[in-house]
Amino acid sequence: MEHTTKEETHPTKGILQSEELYQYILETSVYPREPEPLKELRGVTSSHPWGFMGTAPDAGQLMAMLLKLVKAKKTIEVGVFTGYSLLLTALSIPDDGKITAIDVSRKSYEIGLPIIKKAGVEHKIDFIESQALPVLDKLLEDNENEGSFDFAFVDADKDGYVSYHERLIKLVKIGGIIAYDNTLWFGTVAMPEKMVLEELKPARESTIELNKMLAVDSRVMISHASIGDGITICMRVH
Ligand SMILES: C[S@@+](CC[C@H](N)C(=O)[O-])C[C@H]1O[C@@H](n2cnc3c(N)ncnc32)[C@H](O)[C@@H]1O
Ligand SMILES: O=c1cc(-c2ccc(O)cc2)oc2c(O)c(O)ccc12
Repeated sequence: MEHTTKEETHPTKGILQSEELYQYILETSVYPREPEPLKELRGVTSSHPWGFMGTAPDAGQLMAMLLKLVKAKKTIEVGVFTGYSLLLTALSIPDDGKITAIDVSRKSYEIGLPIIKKAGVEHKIDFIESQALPVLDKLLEDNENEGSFDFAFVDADKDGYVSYHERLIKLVKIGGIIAYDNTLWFGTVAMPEKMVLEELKPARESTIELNKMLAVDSRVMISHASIGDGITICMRVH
């Protein structure tokens, strides 16, 4: 029998660690209510070599609820990939809503784009193929953009999150939401460093720094939810 040490065991997807419980949530409460276009997009993403990067459908369900609660109309997404969270956002905002969606790679976005078009929501999306930081800085050059966004979702390079936060806190309105994905990073944020797979260590460090910063940022109210791979929901209060 092949022996693996704890260090070699890759954490399960979803922080619950019990695969059965995670599957129960998905099969009982998430999949039956998941819109068909999202099911289709999740399906095409699953055959992508990096398909595991797609936003977890349980996290997506929470995001859709938040978008409705704040009546989001103008949003930002950093980290599109094949478009699961982008499509769920587009399905959750009104017909005249707008999403500024940023990713360094249009190639993966083009995998989900036919499904987004078929769902009739492409007109809501302004996709920008770029590093996120210069786009956020450019948005801030226009004073009209300050405090004008209702919602932002960040699911990209984990070492960029702190820098994105310093821009997004100015772009999002008082009462608006900034949600950060993967803020438990496969549970590694709570593991001793020596127990963590080498390839997970850099993002673990960045995520620990992000979590420390958000915990003391008085400009936001936060909820660190153990849904998916951890999602931290920030509401701007100052
Ligand atoms: C985890 S995936 C996003 C998943 C997506 N939210 C979904 O629902 O499937 C991360 C994405 O961030 C993008 N990315 C990485 N670094 C970036 C950067 N500096 N600026 C913009 N996008 C970046 C990658 O190209 C990748 O598509
Ligand atoms: O395994 C990953 C990797 C990423 C990732 C790595 C490097 C980047 O520049 C961006 C993203 O993101 C992930 C993710 O968001 C997720 O939900 C699961 C796994 C990964």
